[in-house]
Amino acid sequence: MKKRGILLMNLGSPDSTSVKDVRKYLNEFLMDERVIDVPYLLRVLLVKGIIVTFRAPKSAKAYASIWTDEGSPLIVLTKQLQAALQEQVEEPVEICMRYGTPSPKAAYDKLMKEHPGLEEVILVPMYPHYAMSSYETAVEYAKLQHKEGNYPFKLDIVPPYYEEPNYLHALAESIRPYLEQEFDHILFSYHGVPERHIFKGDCTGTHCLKVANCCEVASPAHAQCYRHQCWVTTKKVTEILGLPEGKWSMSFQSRLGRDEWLKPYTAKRFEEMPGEGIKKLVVACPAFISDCLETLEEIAEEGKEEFLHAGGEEFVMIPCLNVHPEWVRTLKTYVKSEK
Ligand SMILES: C=CC1=C(C)c2cc3[nH]c(cc4nc(cc5[nH]c(cc1n2)c(C)c5CCC(=O)O)C(CCC(=O)O)=C4C)c(C)c3C=C
Ligand SMILES: [Fe+2]
Ligand SMILES: [Fe+2]
Repeated sequence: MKKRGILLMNLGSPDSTSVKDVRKYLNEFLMDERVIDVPYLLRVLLVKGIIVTFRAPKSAKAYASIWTDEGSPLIVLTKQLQAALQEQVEEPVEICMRYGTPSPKAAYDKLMKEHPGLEEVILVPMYPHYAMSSYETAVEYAKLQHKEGNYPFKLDIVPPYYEEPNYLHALAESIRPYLEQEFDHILFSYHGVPERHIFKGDCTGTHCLKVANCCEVASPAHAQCYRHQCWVTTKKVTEILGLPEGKWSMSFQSRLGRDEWLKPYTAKRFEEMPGEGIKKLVVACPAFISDCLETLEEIAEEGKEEFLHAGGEEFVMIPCLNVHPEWVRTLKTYVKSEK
């Protein structure tokens, strides 16, 4: 048996809710060329000159509304997942973040120091779906720091698991209890991306957002199509849960800037749904493994307010997989499959 370690990689959060720390975090995040994909000088101008200046105070306030005594929910929940998985496996489990701390390098160094002779590290990105701005940037960063550090162990990366049966089962089981009460509709709200990112990722150049019902028509583009992968997760989970057509739908949240992003926009749907007779709404956010600013503040606080203001009556938010026992069991299957 190879001497192996496990590394859970999430997005990262600011160090605190101070505007200074949020500014630092947003600068690192948005200067990532896979997130804001414009030429460097334009990106500097846009990010440092405009977006961060205006966004940092607003984001700091939003973070303050979800921050816990232990810190950012995303970091706290990733640490809890680390502890839960560590109880189940012999291999050492560490965590790292794409932005902020701990970096992949810090995690590699810790693993090396505490477990000399390590031969392989299994990297599990906390993103079920492939997107240039999430899975791809995290994996490329982890690979870069692995190469730069000349570490003696091999890096083994878990592929996007959006349609992997154990993941789908865990997701369905995390949702099921929330469907026992009476509800009109369940909305699957995914983090959005600019449509441009979808075009860029289309290896055929002719399929994504160009062919009618593109996500449902087989194409090699789907290996890197975030929209397709979100659609597959939703379709399969609704099948497992036995949800009939019309009882569920999909939308995309967290739009930033004026570009066209994937539609329909979640915020718009919250305003429209009560007028369509949807008064009791349940919301799941499967693009996120750990609850974070985008689920706890944007959806559970702001989204709820928007929906109720538009005439909705009940708004139920389903927690992310976080440390759900079926999710921990799923992770165990990913790291146990010897190659
Ligand atoms: C162009 C901007 C952004 C793209 C594209 C984007 C894609 C993307 N993001 C996630 C997951 C998360 N994003 C989070 C926060 C967040 N996202 C953006 C911008 C883009 N994301 C910003 C500016 C922020 C920071 C907060 C804010 O000011 O709104 C988070 C939460 C982090 C936390 O600390 O809680 C997550 C998680 C995915 C999965 C994704 C593409 C699919
Ligand atoms: Fe984001
Ligand atoms: Fe597509």
